[in-house]
Amino acid sequence: MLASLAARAYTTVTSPFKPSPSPAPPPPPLADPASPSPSTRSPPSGTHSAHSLDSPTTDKIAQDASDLTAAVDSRPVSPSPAAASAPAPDAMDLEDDDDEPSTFAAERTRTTRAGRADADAPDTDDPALGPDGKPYLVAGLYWSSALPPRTRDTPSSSSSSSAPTDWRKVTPTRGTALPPPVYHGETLVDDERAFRLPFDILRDCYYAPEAASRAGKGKGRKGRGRGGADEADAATTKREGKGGDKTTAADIAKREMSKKPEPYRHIGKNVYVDRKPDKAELPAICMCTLPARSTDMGCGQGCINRLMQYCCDPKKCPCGPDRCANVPLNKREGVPEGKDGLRVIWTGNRGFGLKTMVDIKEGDFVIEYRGEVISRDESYRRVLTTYKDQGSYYFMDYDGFEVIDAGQRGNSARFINHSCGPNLQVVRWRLATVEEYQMGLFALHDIPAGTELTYDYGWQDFSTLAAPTFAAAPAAAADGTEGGGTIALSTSTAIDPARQRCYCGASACSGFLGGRKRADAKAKKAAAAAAATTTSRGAAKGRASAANKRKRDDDDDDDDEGEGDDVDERPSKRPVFAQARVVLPTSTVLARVQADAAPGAGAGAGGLKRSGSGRKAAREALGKLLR
Ligand SMILES: C[S@@+](CC[C@H](N)C(=O)[O-])C[C@H]1O[C@@H](n2cnc3c(N)ncnc32)[C@H](O)[C@@H]1O
Repeated sequence: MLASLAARAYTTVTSPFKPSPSPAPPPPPLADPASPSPSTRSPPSGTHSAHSLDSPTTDKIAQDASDLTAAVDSRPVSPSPAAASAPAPDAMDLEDDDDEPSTFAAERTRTTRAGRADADAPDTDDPALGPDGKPYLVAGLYWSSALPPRTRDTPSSSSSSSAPTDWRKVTPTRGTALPPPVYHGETLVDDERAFRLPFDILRDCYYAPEAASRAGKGKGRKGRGRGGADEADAATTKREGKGGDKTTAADIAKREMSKKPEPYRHIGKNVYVDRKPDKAELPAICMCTLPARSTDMGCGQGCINRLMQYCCDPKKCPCGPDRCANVPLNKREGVPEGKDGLRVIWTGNRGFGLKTMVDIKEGDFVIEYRGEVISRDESYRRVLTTYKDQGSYYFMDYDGFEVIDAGQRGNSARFINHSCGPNLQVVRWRLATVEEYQMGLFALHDIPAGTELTYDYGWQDFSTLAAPTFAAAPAAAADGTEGGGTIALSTSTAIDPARQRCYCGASACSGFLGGRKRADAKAKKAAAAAAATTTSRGAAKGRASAANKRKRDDDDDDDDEGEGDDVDERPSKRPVFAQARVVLPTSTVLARVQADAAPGAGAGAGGLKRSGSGRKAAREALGKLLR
């Protein structure tokens, strides 16, 4: 039975090692990936394969290994005289393996023969069997790395709805037998097949050393970003240390100031790369009235759309296109880009940054973060290809499913660096005519001219981004008042797993990009306690807060290890992705919106209905959550 099962497992696999037709010489010995290495090998037991076959596991590799073991253990005795006179295949394998003790080889041969006694007679019609009736291994443990790349239509193994692929029924495009695991790793990084590793798991192995060596030669973009800055600093120090260099500090400062960022294309609004913007079914029409004075703008602080962070549709707004102040962010007056407004500067260890040359008031809109709206998969692809040698990335989360990439197209907002004590925050606005968003950077407090602008990237575990994080309800404020008003959305910038130092200089700096601040952990605990006592929320909120609590508990477990530290500088257990806090309307605002929206009026942000499907459905979940 084992033999036929093993044979069936390889019926559709083409073999680069097909035994030649009769007379059948003993086949070339094949590497047995399921067997331990010579140094660690222990006498095989016949129970392993039987157990594996009886207890199917979801782990594909383990399944492959057990199938291969089954195939090896169930090889029948060669009936041909030629084969009989030759050493048994297992014995040959073992003798080839340099220092294998001969007694062990004999023991293994005996065990194999014993296992064979239970096996069914070989099915000679089976194409996986050689002409001598023996089943042969056609590939090694990693044979699935030779599978054709997954297409859009191929169900992803990560999708819970799709049935798991039966890898044994898939024909490899190129023959392979046990490619060394290191290459297999590369395959996993480069291609989407059975499963996908987070992009940076093996990035160091394949890309970082290469990039670092090129950076050392001072080519390309390597003069910028983290690595580039450090390299530049180190080079400067060396020259100064030698004493023979006439370079003065002023020269260095001048050179630093004259650094120019790599060119990028400036855009006036987000660009949707692989899809069209989703049309909104109903426009969000506010109930504002035109101010009496013709010089005053309408849709100010009291505008219901503004409160909901919906932009008005200028064409339909009661205040009209010229006097509505709640227009889309790309039409809104922020701080102008350029040397008299928002100026790009070289910061040294943080690469380029953005400085304001004018005073900014608390709450002011400063600039929109613009770029290409791309899928998360496309962002991974870009990290591994287009941006693989870069020290800086320019991603900001869009809606939990897509990201804004300002790497090639964007505006000056792309130069804003992270700070653990920021002066800006990201606020997400929803557009009126299309069901899309715009990310605005608003002043957290008054910012004097000459200050570098920063926001908290809010680094977060990459692995948690599989699901839309806005399913999480806004946590209640630490003081127990309803609705903290902020919701954490996964945002921005993929990070080198080698852990980038944070050079923000803030007193609360976590030390590393992605390091957690002790103060934050305490605030989270307080928020968790407050959330647990809040019973007035709906079921959706309850579920979300339970999910939050689980996450907080996880965090707390981690935190306990470093109790007493001001800063948690331990490397993340998992790769990190950046996240910014996106402010959403508070529940007070929501209550007001609900009260204001006349039944059936269909006007006002609270009366909006959005169609559901895919991405939209998830957004609707957010809508429900906020209702
Ligand atoms: C959106 S870009 C900001 C602009 C970037 N500094 C540049 O030169 O183009 C994000 C990148 O800037 C760098 N960066 C931003 N904030 C930093 C900080 N506080 N410490 C160190 N590097 C930082 C990191 O390399 C990060 O990937």
